[in-house]
Amino acid sequence: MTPQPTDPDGAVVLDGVRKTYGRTEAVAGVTLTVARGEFFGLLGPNGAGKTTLVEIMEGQRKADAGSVTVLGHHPWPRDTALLPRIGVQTQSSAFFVRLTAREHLTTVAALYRVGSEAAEKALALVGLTDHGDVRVDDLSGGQRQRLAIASALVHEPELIFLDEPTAALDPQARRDLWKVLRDLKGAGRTIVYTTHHLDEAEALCDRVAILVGGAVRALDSPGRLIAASSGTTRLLVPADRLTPEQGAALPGVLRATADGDMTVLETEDSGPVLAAVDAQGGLHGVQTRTPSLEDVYLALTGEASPAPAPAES
Ligand SMILES: Nc1ncnc2c1ncn2[C@@H]1O[C@H](COP(=O)(O)OP(=O)(O)OP(=O)(O)O)[C@@H](O)[C@H]1O
Repeated sequence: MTPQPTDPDGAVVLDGVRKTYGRTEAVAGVTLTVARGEFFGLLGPNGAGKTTLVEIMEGQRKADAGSVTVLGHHPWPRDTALLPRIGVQTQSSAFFVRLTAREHLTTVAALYRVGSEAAEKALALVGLTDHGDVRVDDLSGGQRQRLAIASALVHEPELIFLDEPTAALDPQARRDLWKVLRDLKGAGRTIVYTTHHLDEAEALCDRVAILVGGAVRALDSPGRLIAASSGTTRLLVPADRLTPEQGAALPGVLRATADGDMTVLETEDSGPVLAAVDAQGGLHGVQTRTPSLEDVYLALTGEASPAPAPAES
């Protein structure tokens, strides 16, 4: 795809960034800009280069080639002026495990030279106030995940890197975190978000970059990516009312298949197909599935999105 023009005022500006490990080209010439205040998603299958790219942005890794600017600074070699302005949550966040959640956050706050009230605020933000006196060791996986996010936010950074922050959360905790993330965006923070949950990227991100083999395969808002895709609408009709053979014969149906006790009709123009289904046996129990970011992702990556980690709270 055509590289996006770089905006020197962006929160993150990458131009021709490359990184190779031995013979593996993990990042193969990435040019993109994350605007200030933007909620930016990084998507892609396992091994696509997301983590490497984020590590380069965070200043944990040196790019082999290209230029990297974060909040107007070059993150490599480590720039101590930049560190208090960014927040990093990773999949394997380090904790002071013998401390309570509150003590842990107060310690992290002190490292950033902010007061304990900041720790209390971060605890509340991720819904852990009631668990503040529980030792980190005794928190559930989901609670530790939230503590990792609080640790990344405690010093109120301008730019926040979140790596699959909802991976171990149950559906309610996940939705609660969406609200926290939307509030952060509302407060003007920039968020770089890596996720395998495509529904989440669709709901939260202003724009997403889909990485495949270390290169940006698509970059736009979820809505525009979906609109530009050749995605078809799927109509699910109870099979006892319409067989795949009958469905395939309806005008406007591109493909008709069986899926359990439903017949799935694919179409680019659902109106006439719905009318025909209605005429055959009514619309009761008929479901419509419009194209989603997941369909765009699957078409671009040619594979199923990895199954999210099992939820625990
Ligand atoms: N430290 C390393 N040494 C050697 N190879 C590495 C290293 N880190 C990553 N790689 C390789 O680089 C490629 C990109 O890996 P990376 O972890 O950046 O991808 P990813 O998109 O984050 O994957 P995942 O979704 O599984 O986290 C992969 O082929 C991976 O095996």
